[in-house]
Amino acid sequence: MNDFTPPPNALNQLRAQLDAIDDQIHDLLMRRAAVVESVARDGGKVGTKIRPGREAAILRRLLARHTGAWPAQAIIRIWREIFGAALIIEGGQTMAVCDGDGGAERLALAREHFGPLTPVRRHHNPSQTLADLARDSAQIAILPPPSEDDDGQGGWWQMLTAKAPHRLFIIAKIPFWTKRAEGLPLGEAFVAAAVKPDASGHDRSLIVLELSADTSRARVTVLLKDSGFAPGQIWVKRIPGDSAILALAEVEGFVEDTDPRLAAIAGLNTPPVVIGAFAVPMGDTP
Ligand SMILES: O=C(O)C(=O)C[C@]1(C(=O)O)C=C[C@@H](O)C=C1
Repeated sequence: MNDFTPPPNALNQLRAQLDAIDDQIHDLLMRRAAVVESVARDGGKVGTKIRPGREAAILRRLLARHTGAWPAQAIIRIWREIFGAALIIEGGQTMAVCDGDGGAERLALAREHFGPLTPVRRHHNPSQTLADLARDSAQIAILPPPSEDDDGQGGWWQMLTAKAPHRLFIIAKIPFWTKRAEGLPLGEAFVAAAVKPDASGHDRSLIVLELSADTSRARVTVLLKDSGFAPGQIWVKRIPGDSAILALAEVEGFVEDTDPRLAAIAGLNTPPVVIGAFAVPMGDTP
């Protein structure tokens, strides 16, 4: 005796439809892979291949046309895997994760975003993590949010103002999908690389300013507004033994080195340095 009951006819027919759709999805993935091979061969990219702005623009475009029962978050999951596979085709990338304070959560965020197929190198502090980019042992570095503490891990932003021997940039902020289902890693992280960020159409930029020591945070905001920027969060650090402060400002939009508003910022000791930009995560306000 066996208790196997053949599935009812309706179920068989529905499964046949799913098999046919799966074949079509698979055919399209294979076609997509062939185009990514052409991007790798003829796309003219050198060095670090990831383009987080382009990824964000693709995800926003797909979610804007999305309808039906398939959860939006699952669209993000599928395309995260698609981008991960594309980057494998383009030569592969390794991520260096700064796993000091809050490191477990940061590693989980990085795995969620870049996928379990991306190899990981772990480091205790931001300078070791960024050193991996300079020697190309990793192509992306996952850093904690910026901070003003001297002993914390969030002071890395000062290291990104160096122009030589390798200019490093912030190119992304994760998670890109900020609505967190229960059990998903919390917190946020910034992604650095030895490649300039690419604009996604809805971005924020990070600018480092050096000002005299008596400049207040409120004054930094005013100086930025007066030169045409829309500033958000601002982090301030005193430079030890110096009569100056460094301020990291988040501003709306994608700011390039040639942006005329940079030259219009009054009261600076040295020219401002744009240390990167990132696609505004989905679910952030507004
Ligand atoms: O457009 C590119 O530059 C690609 O490499 C293609 C692609 C994609 O699969 O769409 C893959 C990786 C990049 O991070 C962005 C986009």
